[in-house]
Amino acid sequence: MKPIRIAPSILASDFSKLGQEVRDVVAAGADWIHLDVMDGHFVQNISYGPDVIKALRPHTDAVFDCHLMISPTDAYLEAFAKAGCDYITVHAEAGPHLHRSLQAIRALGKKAGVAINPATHESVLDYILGDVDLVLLMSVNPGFGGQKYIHSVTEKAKRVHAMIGDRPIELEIDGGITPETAPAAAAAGINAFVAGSAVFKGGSVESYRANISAIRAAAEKGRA
Ligand SMILES: O=C(CO)[C@@H](O)[C@H](O)COP(=O)(O)O
Repeated sequence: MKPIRIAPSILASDFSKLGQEVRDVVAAGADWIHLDVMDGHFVQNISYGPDVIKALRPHTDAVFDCHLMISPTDAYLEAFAKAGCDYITVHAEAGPHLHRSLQAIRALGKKAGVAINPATHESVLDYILGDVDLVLLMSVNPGFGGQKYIHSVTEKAKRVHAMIGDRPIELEIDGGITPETAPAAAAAGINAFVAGSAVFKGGSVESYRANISAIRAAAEKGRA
């Protein structure tokens, strides 16, 4: 079984002290830092880009798990690789040439991820599972934090988990993850859990520690 990874999305952190937030959440037990990049075109929100990620890189050695909600993607991949991202995930829906984007990420020496929206069928993964290191299942429609978990994605997670089989691919879920929703996702085969509001609520390193522990314990319980 793959290790459980808790990946706080800094979209829900205090942007006025991003470096400190990253250090605090890692000190509180985060495995990865999830970086939500939004362009105001693929999604109806604008977050931050490679320069912000580059500025955060010296703050931690934790894995940078970058989720690009941008379209098109290819012209920007090198900038995110140079900024220090470890995983670079593109949306299957972002186009125009998913397979080419995934190959470009690996050619940059980075781990390649593919994300699919709640309404996208998992068959889009059929021809690219050999080209990815991570599959990200969106359990909300992308663009905003603080939305409710879409329960139909749990069944999709079971099917994608079976498709992945014993390949070394991380199966990640993103959106509405809390101690209440994590167990069913873990039981369905998810091993990486992105959480924004459920981690950053409370606003202190102590609360981040308690929040991360609660999500991890819930995921472990779901697996048992
Ligand atoms: O990618 C996204 C939203 O597009 C997510 O990463 C959310 O930012 C997660 O936030 P919560 O649902 O955990 O608050």
